[in-house]
Amino acid sequence: MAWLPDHFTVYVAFNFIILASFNVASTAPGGSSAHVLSLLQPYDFLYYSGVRAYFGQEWAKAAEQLEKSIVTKESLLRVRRQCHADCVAAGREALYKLDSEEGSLWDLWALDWVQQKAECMRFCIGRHVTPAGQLAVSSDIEYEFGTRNPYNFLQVTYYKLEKLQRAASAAHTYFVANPSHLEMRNNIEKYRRMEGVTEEAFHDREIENEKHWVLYDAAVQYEASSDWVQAAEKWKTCVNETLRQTEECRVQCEMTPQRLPEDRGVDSVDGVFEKAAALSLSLLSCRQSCVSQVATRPGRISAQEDYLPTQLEHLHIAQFKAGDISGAVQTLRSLLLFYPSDKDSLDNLQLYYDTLGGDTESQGTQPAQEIVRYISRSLQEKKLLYFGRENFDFSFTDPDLWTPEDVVPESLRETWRAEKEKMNEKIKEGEQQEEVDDSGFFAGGPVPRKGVTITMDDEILNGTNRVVLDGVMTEKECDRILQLATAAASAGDGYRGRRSPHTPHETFEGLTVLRAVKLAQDGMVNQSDARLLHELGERVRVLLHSYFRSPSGLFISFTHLVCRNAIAGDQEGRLDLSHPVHVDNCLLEPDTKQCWKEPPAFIHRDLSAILYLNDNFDGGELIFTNRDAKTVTARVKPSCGRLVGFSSGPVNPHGVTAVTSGRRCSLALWFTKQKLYRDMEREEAEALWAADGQSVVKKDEEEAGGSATAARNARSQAPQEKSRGRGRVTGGKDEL
Ligand SMILES: O=C(O)CCC(=O)C(=O)O
Ligand SMILES: [Fe+3]
Repeated sequence: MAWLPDHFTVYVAFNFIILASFNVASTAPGGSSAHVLSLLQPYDFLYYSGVRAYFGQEWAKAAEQLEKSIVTKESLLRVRRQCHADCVAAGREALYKLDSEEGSLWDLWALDWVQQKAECMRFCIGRHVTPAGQLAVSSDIEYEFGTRNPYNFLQVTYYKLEKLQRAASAAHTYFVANPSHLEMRNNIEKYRRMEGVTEEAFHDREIENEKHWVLYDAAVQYEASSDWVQAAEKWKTCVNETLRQTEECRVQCEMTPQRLPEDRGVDSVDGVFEKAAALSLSLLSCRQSCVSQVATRPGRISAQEDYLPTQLEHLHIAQFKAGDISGAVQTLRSLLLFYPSDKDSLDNLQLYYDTLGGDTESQGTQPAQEIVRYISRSLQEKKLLYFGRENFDFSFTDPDLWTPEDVVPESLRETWRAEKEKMNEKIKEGEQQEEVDDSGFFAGGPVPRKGVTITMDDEILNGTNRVVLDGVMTEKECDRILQLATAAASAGDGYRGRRSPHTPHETFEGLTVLRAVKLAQDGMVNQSDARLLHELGERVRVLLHSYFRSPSGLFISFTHLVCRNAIAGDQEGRLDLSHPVHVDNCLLEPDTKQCWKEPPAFIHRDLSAILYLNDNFDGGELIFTNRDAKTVTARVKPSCGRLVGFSSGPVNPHGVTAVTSGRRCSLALWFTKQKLYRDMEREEAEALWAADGQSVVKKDEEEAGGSATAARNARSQAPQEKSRGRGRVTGGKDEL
């Protein structure tokens, strides 16, 4: 079988020097047909050389070296996978002998097997990778590649080289794994508007390694639209892809240089067997950690719990709803391998048994063989690892929730029980303290604008740091912004009514300040309306800064004019929300009542505000709930000029009830205490006006009495310099 790495075409497309072209496995490894043009260099070396060129502003060299580092890393993984596959057969003879009459020498045959494999791998890898390229890279480099930082450098590099399509592609690839990176978000917006950049540019270059997430999201989408046949199909492919990715990850454990734990290293007093045990435990632990690795979305820190069993659960329901009963029984049986005493699954199985006349045992309904193998292999690994943990002080964190109790040593179970109790107590305490907000805001300050009244405070809204103000806009102003939304929607260009990201029963339009300014420049909307949109952000900022007695400066971090439209004829029996309950700056987990402050949540948002524009629609109330995302604690009915403000943290889970007829428009605003996360687009809009010779301070603000001065002061504090990249070798990557 001839084998060429897929990236071969990439080399050609990017016109780079071909690093390696090889033909593995047309004979056994070591066979003479191997044709080596050149060996893979260490990719960390290439990366550093790219970064050096970047800082030296040698853009062509930077692009070449950075691309080479990415491709070389990918090639290295491929070589390892291929060598692993080629070496499976090596030592098989020794394995047979373990079972044979010469079995009394089993320990020597076992060693023979180890040696045969080692020799095969060493030879195979050595044919494709330089000795330096075989060394483990530092954890810094692992971090750089793990966070996709090479693409961060590449986007600026290609921009400087005026290769905009590639720059956009690098920006997009970086942003997928760094969704809270504001500068990159702004850059992407700019690329979208640049001539010569087509939609194809916004393709994730690392998608090959993330296919299971694409399938996962697609399956969820099909479920949401009740397309069960497609959903089942997608879940099935997702399960297979997850298994495949796990396999690939496990292979890397065998092929990467494993380090012995520090105290068991070269100089330890451990004998040969202890060292061998330590090494094999490292290998097993690495393989087990693949479960978490595969279950972690790009850009996220924590793995999704119970990733594979969750997929099986969804697949089971989708198959059932699609009428594929034997498929459903098979999946249910697979799921039961993870949780053999799960009551719901057992009840369902009984139900199938009853309705199928007892025929749940036939061939087609046995658990999938891959899952049977997956479970038994994993269980055996866990047994060995727990043994190592108990007897050799080997540290092992089990990535699974389904591990049966009897696999875990009793002593450990006791410690866990104690920890669980402590945790339960903490959760209980947490429930009582749920209302404590650590944002530093303290509701109850004055509202410095004529005509604005406090309609609902913490007490009426049943919570902490929440407020409803009325009279923030006049009817005329509401009409102008509504008109702006309508004009922008008909101007199209990405703001035409798309299906809402939250519900299939509504369409959704969004407009940012900068977009409005550009539309005004193109004569599509009124210049003065675009300016009003900009000014409203500042008006709200001043009001809430004062009412919440903010301990520090507040910066607008994002402004979004949003309209939600009920899709007529598609509202019957609707049970969903227009916007599901969420917390604005963390990922709410209603079951545990935890809120994870990590991307893709917008973790830098400190204060949220919604300024409503109309009330001529049905539904669309803003609701606040407890952390269970169910118990409603307060409701707010939108109307023109009504402003809701609340601290963005876990004290304020909220959502929007279904908009069942009409169009609901509002201006959503988020504020941050950190200058770094201020909205750069506003500054760009201001710069555009300045270039047009228009003043940014508007008469409207002056009418606002005290607030105008506050607004001006705030603006004079607003930073003008562009923020710089932070940390490690990321510094210096400018916004465009
Ligand atoms: O429109 C609303 O009332 C709330 C919207 C919201 O919570 C959000 O966009 O995060
Ligand atoms: Fe929200």
